[in-house]
Amino acid sequence: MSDILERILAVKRDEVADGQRHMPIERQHRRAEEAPPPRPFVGAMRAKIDAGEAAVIAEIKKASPSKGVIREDFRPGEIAASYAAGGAACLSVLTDRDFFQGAPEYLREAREACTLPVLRKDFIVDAWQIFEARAMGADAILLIAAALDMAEMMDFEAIAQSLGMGVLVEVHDGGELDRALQLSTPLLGINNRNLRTFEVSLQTTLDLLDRIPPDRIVVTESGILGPADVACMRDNDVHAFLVGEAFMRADDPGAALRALFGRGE
Ligand SMILES: O=P(O)(O)OC[C@@H](O)[C@@H](O)c1c[nH]c2ccccc12
Repeated sequence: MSDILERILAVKRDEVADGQRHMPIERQHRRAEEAPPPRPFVGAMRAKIDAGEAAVIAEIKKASPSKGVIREDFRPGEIAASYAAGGAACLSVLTDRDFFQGAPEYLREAREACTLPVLRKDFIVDAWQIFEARAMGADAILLIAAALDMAEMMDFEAIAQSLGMGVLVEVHDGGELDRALQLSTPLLGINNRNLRTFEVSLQTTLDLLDRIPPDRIVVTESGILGPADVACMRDNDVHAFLVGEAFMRADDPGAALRALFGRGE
């Protein structure tokens, strides 16, 4: 039968069709242009790396299909403020309702509670969602290569950039990487979790590293749980991270971030 990603994408296509009936794309586009100006997502990542620090995209995620509910006490504004105090470069907020118990409201709350740039973490399958993302305040979007063909990737990147948003393109294997490298965005995510099976291996990042030109910022995503994982990535010259679960399980997510990446006080 179909894998998890395919199931998510099928539901997502229905959701978008439904959304478009309530909000035609022209209107969504107008709302996007009236939103508060985007915060520089790529710039925030570069600034950390240039300062010799880890660039951490700290994720706000209540639940996931593989783990169920990860955090009961879920207050996105407080978590965002905690992450900002803990030294995050940027935030990522899950907005998918059906599989991750996320919501657009969570992104708005998180963004209002701090000054960090915010990525809308969702499954983009249609241009309409990119306008929707900007309209809800998102400063960057995720493009999942496993969910898109080359023409869609190019089209969606161009739309995001025309709205002033950053793009994190996510890959899991060599074929996806070949396509991702045709985009202009410097942010290249390697997801250690296979979205079709939800198996996690940090080896995924290590295996693809050699093929990535030095002008890209490699963001290792998923399964970063402890100091040994961070040290392994740093030894391999990976300095950008997307981390959710390890922080979401901590009482104080920002303190957990500082403990994992900080170098003392
Ligand atoms: O909670 P983790 O293992 O630290 O992973 C965070 C993030 O990488 C993960 O949530 C993620 C990466 N790519 C995605 C695409 C869709 C949904 C979720 C994701």
